Amino acid sequence: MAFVEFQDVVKEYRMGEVTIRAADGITFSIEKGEFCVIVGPSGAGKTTVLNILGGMDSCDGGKIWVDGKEVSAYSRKELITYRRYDIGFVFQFYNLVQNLTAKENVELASQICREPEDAEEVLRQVGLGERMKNFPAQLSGGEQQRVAIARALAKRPKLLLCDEPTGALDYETGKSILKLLQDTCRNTGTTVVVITHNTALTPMADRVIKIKNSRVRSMEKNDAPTPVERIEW
Ligand SMILES: Nc1ncnc2c1ncn2[C@@H]1O[C@H](COP(=O)(O)OP(=O)(O)OP(=O)(O)O)[C@@H](O)[C@H]1O
Repeated sequence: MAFVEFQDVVKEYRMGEVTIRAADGITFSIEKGEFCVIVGPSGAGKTTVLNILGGMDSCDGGKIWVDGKEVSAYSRKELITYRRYDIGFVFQFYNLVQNLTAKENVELASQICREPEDAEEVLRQVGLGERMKNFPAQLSGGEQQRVAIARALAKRPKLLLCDEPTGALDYETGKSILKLLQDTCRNTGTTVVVITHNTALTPMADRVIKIKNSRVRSMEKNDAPTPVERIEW
């Protein structure tokens, strides 16, 4: 069994009379330490898949396995523990606490987990050694995203899940964030999943899962991924 397994996962959203099938039998696997890109057009079901994988939402059918454990069988309480210890999230709009400094934002995550990385050390790793005392409003978008990545990494997560992490950033800044994620994957062995609508990013991934109309269109392994600095779009 792979590190991450989705087996025929179904998710439906009911709104009055209408039911939307946001995941219509999704099956894929991801190996430990891979950099995986999930790509697809808007509304394809990417966020739905990421939210289910991260234990933020439950599924209506199928099974999910992460590191040998069946996440789809977890109780509500077990899901909280799973999110707290096993998952790091990076969002499009950073989701930092505005009245805390960069360092305090990272420490906030460290406080809720078992063997956190040192906040200052992880901020240095993401290139923010000189900005630890700054508040989010004093940082650029790219720097705020680096704080968010540091906050996620401080937990030493089994899975780092990133939902359109460059969606709010300009081209060069977006590239530097993707490079940071790719380097983190290589240097720490963290399994990283990035969702994006940008198909140009697929050469940088070890594994590409294409989603369309709530289903997996293809899954490909890439034995020679391209460093993101060599990709243009
Ligand atoms: N909480 C919800 N309630 C109702 N419908 C939802 C909900 N979340 C998602 N959907 C619907 O499920 C489908 C898949 O949405 P999802 O957000 O997973 O797509 P996506 O691929 O991430 O799109 P985008 O790139 O635009 O974020 C869409 O039709 C969406 O409208």
